[in-house]
Amino acid sequence: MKLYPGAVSVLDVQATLGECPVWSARENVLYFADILAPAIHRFDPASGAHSVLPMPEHTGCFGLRAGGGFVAAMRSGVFLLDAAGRVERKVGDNPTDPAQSRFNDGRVDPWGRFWCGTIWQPRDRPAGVLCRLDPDLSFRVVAGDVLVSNGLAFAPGRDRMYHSDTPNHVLYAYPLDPTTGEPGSRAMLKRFPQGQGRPDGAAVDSEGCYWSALFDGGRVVRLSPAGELLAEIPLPVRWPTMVAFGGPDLKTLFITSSRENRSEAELAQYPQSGNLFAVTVDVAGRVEPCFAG
Ligand SMILES: O=C(O)[C@H](O)[C@@H](O)[C@H](O)[C@H](O)CS(=O)(=O)O
Repeated sequence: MKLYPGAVSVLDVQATLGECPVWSARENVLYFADILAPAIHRFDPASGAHSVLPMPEHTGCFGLRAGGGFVAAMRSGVFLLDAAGRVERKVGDNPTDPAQSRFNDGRVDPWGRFWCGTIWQPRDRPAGVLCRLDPDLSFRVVAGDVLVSNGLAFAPGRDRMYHSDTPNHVLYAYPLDPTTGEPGSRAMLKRFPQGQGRPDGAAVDSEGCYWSALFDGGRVVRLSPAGELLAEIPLPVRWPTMVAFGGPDLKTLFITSSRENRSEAELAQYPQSGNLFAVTVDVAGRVEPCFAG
């Protein structure tokens, strides 16, 4: 098992719930959300420039649009935003009760479609769902039966979709039709042991391996397509939330983190909670697709 050097803080942003890092190859900058601020941040690692786009609702995840701007999954639904983060229009409603759920993790797939999943906040039943917005702006529920929809990522061969349910400590894999991108039935790929962190946001690298932020585990792990542990990246915080490959060679792994619901004692022990971290790795990621709608 390979141990990478520890990731270091590159932006002392202290986000409440940093999430959804997305590298813009077009602009050579990283966008990421602070779900609860709510806001989308823009960070240029080359210059250190940092700006914030306020959002109208809790913003779980977003994708970049091919023509510029964002598609963003918030609490009440999914919205198209312009490049300044201003709402252009709503294109889908949260299919579960927005008073008890919000959108959480998501991303654009190789077919240019935007997937976004919900977190069922009462946590009394697996009422979280996974939805998909197609370029024609049709919006549907594709899967469900999770508490916290997380860890969405797609294999380079366009033949597999990964999806995790964080509080249940499980990572699923769905077979995909490589032509249409339609998913088959999910199968359990990995159950993470209790007390060692649970699978939050993720990304798949150019070799097809799955990098998972282990929430409450203080590290990121690299898994083979079969779910075997290949490498680890230690972190100076316990609550990483998601990873993204970026930089000119896509070998910088950016990692967002959370300080949500942490006690004063926990924040004193992990004062960099909520910051953006980065580490150089020896395998390239892949360019994040843009939403085609
Ligand atoms: O960061 C996220 O994806 C969620 O919004 C977080 O709240 C986190 O994943 C979640 O809190 C993990 S768990 O439900 O506590 O297991």
